[in-house]
Amino acid sequence: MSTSEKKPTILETIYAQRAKDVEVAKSTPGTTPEDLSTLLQMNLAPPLIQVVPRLKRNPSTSSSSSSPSLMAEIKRASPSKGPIAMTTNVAQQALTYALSGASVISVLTEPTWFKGSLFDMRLVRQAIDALPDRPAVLRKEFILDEYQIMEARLWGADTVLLIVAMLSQERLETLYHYSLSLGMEPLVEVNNADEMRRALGLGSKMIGVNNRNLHNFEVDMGTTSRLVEMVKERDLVLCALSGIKGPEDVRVYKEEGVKAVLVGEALMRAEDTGKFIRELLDWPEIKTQGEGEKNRERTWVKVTGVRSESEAISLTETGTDILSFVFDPQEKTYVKPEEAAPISSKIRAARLSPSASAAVSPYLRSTPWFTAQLGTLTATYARPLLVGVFNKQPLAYIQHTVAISQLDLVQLNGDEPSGWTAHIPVPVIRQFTVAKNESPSQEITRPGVHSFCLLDVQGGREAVGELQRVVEKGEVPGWRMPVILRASGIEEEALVDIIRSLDPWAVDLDLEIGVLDVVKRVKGL
Ligand SMILES: O=P(O)(O)OC[C@@H](O)[C@@H](O)c1c[nH]c2ccccc12
Repeated sequence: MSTSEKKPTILETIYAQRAKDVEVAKSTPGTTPEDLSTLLQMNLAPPLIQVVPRLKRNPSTSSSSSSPSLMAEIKRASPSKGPIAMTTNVAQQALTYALSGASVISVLTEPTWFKGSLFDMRLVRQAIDALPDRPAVLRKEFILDEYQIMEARLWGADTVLLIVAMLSQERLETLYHYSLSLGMEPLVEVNNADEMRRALGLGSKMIGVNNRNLHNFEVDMGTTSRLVEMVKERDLVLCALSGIKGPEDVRVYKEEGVKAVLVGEALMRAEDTGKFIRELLDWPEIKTQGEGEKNRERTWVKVTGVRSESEAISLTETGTDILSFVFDPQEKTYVKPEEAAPISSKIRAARLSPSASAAVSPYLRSTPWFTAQLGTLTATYARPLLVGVFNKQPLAYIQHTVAISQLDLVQLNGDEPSGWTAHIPVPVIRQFTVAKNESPSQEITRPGVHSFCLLDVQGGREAVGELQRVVEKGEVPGWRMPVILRASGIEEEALVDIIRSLDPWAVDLDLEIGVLDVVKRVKGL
């Protein structure tokens, strides 16, 4: 930094404060540089995604006139504007950005002027972690020391910002390469042609032109436009940063070939964030499954307790979508893996076309966890799915059975540890039992662990209502969570009633006399 006699610029002031902050953190027991490097060596940092490929995908990239990608920023306050959105919940805001199609979520972690923190960034990461094709997380910070890059990686960033204007070329190069060594391609920020040359000299793959001069905070939207020529024909993503307020701004950049825009304040102030983003970038509407309500596919039927080939075939012909084998010796419909195997291969080979083919979301990439699990699963099959039901059997037995009986899914009915799902090679359905006057577990809606939930309602209609509330609470607005409702013991008319009011993805019936009629009735609804 320059040490002129003049009054320091805003950037110089922030730099000086951040340098002090870093020294404090470094000398705090538990967060010394040695501690952080030990944590990294232990591989305790969460998994990374590569920001550049992610930045090349957005909801319009499959169309012929693709629009820029979005780096959406979490920004509570700023030195030039003061408070911007002090009460916004950053996790919710991040999820909204992600579901609206953002490729990167930028989080300001500077506490004094921007009112941000590493905790904010961690929450952002947690909020979007289980999304298929989640956005990358950018630590928006005044980075002057490798220490801050270690912090970024440990707290869940996929990339960091490097501001050319506040770094000597030597420091810039060191920090750039250090970030690469941790697997993160940094966003290198420039504000004029000279800084652009320095960024290009690094071999940067992602350069942001800041329209705001960080020394005096003046915004000139032409800054990006003037530098576009310098990167033509180069294999890098050019992003326009700051001052972007509306579609007109983006349209100009799009025509000039700018591939991404970073927007903070305008997004934090938007009333309907999703709509604002769509209009800003001229993106197509992202369809949600809930919206297709009127012409939704029929309720799926799962039948549990299959023991013979003939049962399996007649169920399939009647339109059953999921066949379950029970591998719990305590149950009267228990089958051995060797007995299930030939039934399974018959069903697989027959490729009988089931009557239901699922509603597959056209926007799997942007959907939350459970909806996406459903889309992935139902896109794959043209025959009933084969499920193995377990209740407290050992993990090794489950794994063995999946292989022997060629299962598509595993259902866990006992209190097996949720960590087992990572060791079971097929998607897991987790059964939750809900009794009368009991509040259902919040775990039902936890994304990233089980792929589907089966709700066993033993408390009759009242418990169904209770359940409905929990599921709805866990749902992201606009998205429906696919639920399998265990409806055994519920008489047919009540079942039809429940299907109409709750509209579950599937119902689970026991294989007993008359089941074929119930299957027909449900499929005909
Ligand atoms: O809120 P705006 O005008 O959309 O700007 C966002 C972003 O560009 C800005 O936050 C920013 C760009 N470079 C920075 C460096 C440090 C802190 C903040 C920034």
